[in-house]
Order: sequence, then structure tokens, then C-alpha cells
Amino acid sequence: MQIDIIGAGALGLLFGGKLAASGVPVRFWTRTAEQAAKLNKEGIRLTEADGSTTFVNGKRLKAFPAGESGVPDRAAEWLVLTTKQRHIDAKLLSFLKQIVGPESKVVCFQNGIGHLELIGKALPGIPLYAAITTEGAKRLDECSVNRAGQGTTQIGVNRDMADLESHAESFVKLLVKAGFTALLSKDIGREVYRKLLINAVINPLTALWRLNNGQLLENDERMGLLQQLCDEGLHVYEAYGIPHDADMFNQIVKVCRSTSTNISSMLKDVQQGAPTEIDQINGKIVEMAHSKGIAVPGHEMVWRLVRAL
Ligand SMILES: NC(=O)C1=CN([C@@H]2O[C@H](COP(=O)(O)OP(=O)(O)OC[C@H]3O[C@@H](n4cnc5c(N)ncnc54)[C@H](OP(=O)(O)O)[C@@H]3O)[C@@H](O)[C@H]2O)C=CC1
Ligand SMILES: CC(C)(CO)C(=O)C(=O)O
Repeated sequence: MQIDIIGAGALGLLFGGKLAASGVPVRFWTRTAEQAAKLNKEGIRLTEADGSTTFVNGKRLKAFPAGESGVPDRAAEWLVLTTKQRHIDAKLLSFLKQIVGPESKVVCFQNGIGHLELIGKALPGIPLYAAITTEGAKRLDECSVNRAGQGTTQIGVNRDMADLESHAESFVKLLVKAGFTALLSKDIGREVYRKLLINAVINPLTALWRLNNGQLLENDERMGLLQQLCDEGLHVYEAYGIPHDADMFNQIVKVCRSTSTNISSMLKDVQQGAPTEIDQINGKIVEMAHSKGIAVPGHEMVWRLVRAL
């Protein structure tokens, strides 16, 4: 068994670190040679949600700069993609093509939509899985990660490859052994769109108003905008026949409550001066709406406002 983690950011360090600690051979592929060298030397410092800290010794993992170290002798069984969507460019796709082998499977952890189609096209015939996680991870430095909230991770087969579920089950078992709450989703497409709407409602508003998730519920004006973004999104889903739960608005309110002290990933990006995932979240809802001639003024406005930050 060999697992490749592509992107040693918050999620990559969390999942790769805990998998390595559980005894699975993990190879990290980083953007910079500096981070790879540091990971090999220092390992990973992981602070759990309860505040306890564990160290994953550098000898338990290997790290290489992506695209600069040649191709490994042995391809990994699992390639776990934990970059942001915007990092998936031609260079990264060409690197993925180089490191996949005939037995490799790819699992993608990105929020938003669009990446699965991109990777599916670049790696035809390679089994592709989506992961939807409610883990909350924050990278503190190149080798340190904070597990801000312990969540659930669902793994599922990308729709057109439904016969490959047994592999997903084996990946779920690895995650569970490593200390994650993980399960196989029979309908990951539904989960992808459920998470898309949650992110499309919560993330831009927290980023624009500089609020934590819980503060979105503090007055009727804010609640009114949450409701508008939710309703517009559901209108689009209905036009496309995308299955969704009847109580989506209540689910979004619950996520705000259960992650009330969280700084959303979009607000985090804005605070750090990093590009956000607005194009892959609200931008996609606007694109879908326009293709069907549906008006989504709320999504269009927050999309433009966040892009302009
Ligand atoms: N963090 C979380 O709790 C959650 C995140 N997600 C989703 O997971 C995805 C990853 O998020 P997160 O971990 O927070 O993001 P981060 O920005 O922390 O991590 C992304 C990592 O990818 C690296 N990277 C960029 N380009 C390349 C490349 N060409 N080759 C190798 N590595 C590369 C970056 O390197 P560098 O730092 O050097 O630029 C960075 O370490 C996002 O789509 C996010 O929406 C989903 C649920 C929860
Ligand atoms: C669910 C939510 C909004 C939790 O913060 C999230 O996924 C994010 O911040 O991107």
C-alpha cells in the first residue's frame, strides 16, 4: 500500500499525517522543495480538536517537490488530491498523469464543483472518487496543522464508475483506522451539491461581512440574505433535477450553529490575501443559472463582490 498526498496544506497535512501515523506509507508531493525538505526533517505536528498534540516523525513519511523529483519507481494505490481547485492547472494535471499507474485510484477533496470533470478528462480510465468532509483543518506552518473541528468524511464513486465501490470501501477503512469518522456514500453527487449550497450561502457572506459562521444568524437582515441565497440555489437545482433535501435552509442554519466559532475557508483566504474559491462555488451556481435562463441576483452579486475584494 502506498498513498500519495498531493498538496501538503491544511487538509493534506491532516489526512496524510494521520494516515502516516497509523502505519500507512505516505508520500507527500509539495509545491515547493523547501516544504518537502522540512517535512522530511521535522515530520508533522498535529494538534487535535481536543488540544492534544502528536508528532508524526519525518521517518514515517516521505516528501518530494511535485514535478521536480522525477517519477516514483512505484505508483501509489491512492492519489489523494488536497490542493485547492484553483491549483489544478495544466502543470499539475500533467504531473498527475506522470505519477498514476495502472492500479492507481484518485480521490479529490476539493469544495465546489468542476474539478472532477477536469481530472476525469485528464486521467481517462483512472477510477475517480470524491470526498466530502466536514473536518476543519488549519495549517499553522509548513509542518504544523490544527484540527479545528472533528468532522465526517464521505467517500463516493464518481457517477459514471459505479462498479468501483469496493475500492472506496477499502479507502474508508484506512481513514477509519487512522482516526477519522469516514463512510462510503452511495450518492456522493448529492453530497457534493449539498456541500456546494452550504458553502455558497455561508462562505461569501462571512467573507464580505468578516463574521464567523455563527454570527450569520444574529439578525433578521443576515438571515434574509441566507434565505435568498438558499432559495436561489434550490431553484437552480430544481431546474437541473439535482436531488436535494427539503430542509436545506434548516441544514444550513444548523451548520452555522455547529461551526459557530469557525472562520469560513473563504474568510480565511480573504484575511490571508489569498484568492478565494468563489468562482468554483457561487460562480458555478451563476453559470448553471445562466445556462437555463434563471435569475440568481443574490449569487451574482456576492460572486462579483467577493471577486472584487
Ligand atoms: N481546510 C479544511 O478544513 C477543508 C478544506 N476543504 C477543501 O479542500 C481543499 C484544500 O483546502 P486546504 O487544505 O484548506 O487548502 P490549503 O491552501 O491549506 O492547501 C493547499 C495546498 O496545495 C498546495 N499546492 C498548490 N499547488 C500545488 C502543486 N502544483 N503541487 C503540489 N501542491 C500544491 C499548496 O502549496 P503552498 O502552500 O506551497 O502554496 C498548499 O499546501 C480546498 O478545495 C478546500 O475547499 C474542504 C473541507 C475542509
Ligand atoms: C461548512 C463551512 C462553511 C464551515 O466553515 C465550510 O466548509 C468552509 O468554511 O468552507
